[in-house]
Amino acid sequence: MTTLSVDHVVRAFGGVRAVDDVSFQAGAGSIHAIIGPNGAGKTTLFNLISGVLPPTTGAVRLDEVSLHDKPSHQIAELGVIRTFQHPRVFTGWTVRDNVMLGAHLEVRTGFLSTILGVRRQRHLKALAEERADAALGEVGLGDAADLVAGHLTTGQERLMDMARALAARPRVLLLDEPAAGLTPMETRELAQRLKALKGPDRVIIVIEHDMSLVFDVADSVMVMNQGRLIASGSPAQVAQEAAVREAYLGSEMLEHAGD
Ligand SMILES: Nc1ncnc2c1ncn2[C@@H]1O[C@H](COP(=O)(O)OP(=O)(O)OP(=O)(O)O)[C@@H](O)[C@H]1O
Repeated sequence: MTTLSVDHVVRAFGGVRAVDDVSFQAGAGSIHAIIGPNGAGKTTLFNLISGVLPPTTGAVRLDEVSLHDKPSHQIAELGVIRTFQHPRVFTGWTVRDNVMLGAHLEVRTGFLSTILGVRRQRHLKALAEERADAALGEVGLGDAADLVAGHLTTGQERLMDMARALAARPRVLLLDEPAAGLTPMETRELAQRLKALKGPDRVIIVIEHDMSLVFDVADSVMVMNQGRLIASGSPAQVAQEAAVREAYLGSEMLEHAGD
C-alpha cells in the first residue's frame, strides 16, 4: 500500500517557521484532511511535499523513495500531483486541452518526426485525450470537455484543475482548498466525487477550510496552527481536542463538531 511519510519537516522563512517539525504518515485508501487557521503552514507543507520548496530540515518519502533534493517535475513523475489554491487556466484552450496537460505523455513535434514518429505522436495524443476525458468524467465535467476554458465558473475551474491532476494518474493527490469558490450544492457534489476517488493505490490529502466538507469526507484530520501539527485523528476526535477548539475559537468548526 502506498504511504507518504513526512518526517520532522521544518521550513523557515527568515525567523518564521512556517512549518515547524511536522511528522505524519498518510496511507492510501483514505482521505486525509489538513485544516488550520490562515497562515498555519498548510500550503507551505504542500509545497514541501511536492518539491516546490525544499525543507530547511527533515525528510519526505513516498514508500521507501526519498523525495529529498528531487525537482518538482521528478516528484510529479513519481506520482505526487497537486492542485493549487489559484488554478492555472489557459483561457483560450478547450477544457479537454487544459486537462491533457496533466496526462504527462511525451508528445514530440518537429521536423525530425518520421512516419513512425507521427503515428506514435497520434497514438500518444489519443491516449492523452482518453485520459483527459476519463478524468473530466470523474469530476463531473464530462459535458464541458469541448468548451473554451475561459467560459468556466470559478467552481468549474477548480474541478478542471482537479481533472488535470487526475489525468496524471496520481499515487499521492494533494488538493489545495478544492471547495473554494464552489456553491453549497457544488460542494456537496464534490464530497461525493472525492469519496469516489479513494483507492488502494492512492493517497489523498486535502487542505480545506470548509468544515462541512472536511467532516463529510475525511477519514483522518490533521490540524495545524502556527506551523505545528497540534492534533490528528478522526474528525470527531480532533474536534474534541482542547488545543483545536482554542485555535478555532469563534469559527464555524465548532458548529460541525457534533455532525
Ligand atoms: N515564500 C514565503 N516567504 C516568506 N514567508 C512565507 C512564504 N510562504 C509562506 N510564508 C509564511 O509562512 C506562514 C504559513 O503560510 P501558508 O501559506 O503555508 O499558510 P496556510 O495555512 O496555507 O494559510 P491559508 O489558509 O491562508 O492559505 C505564513 O506566516 C506566511 O506568511
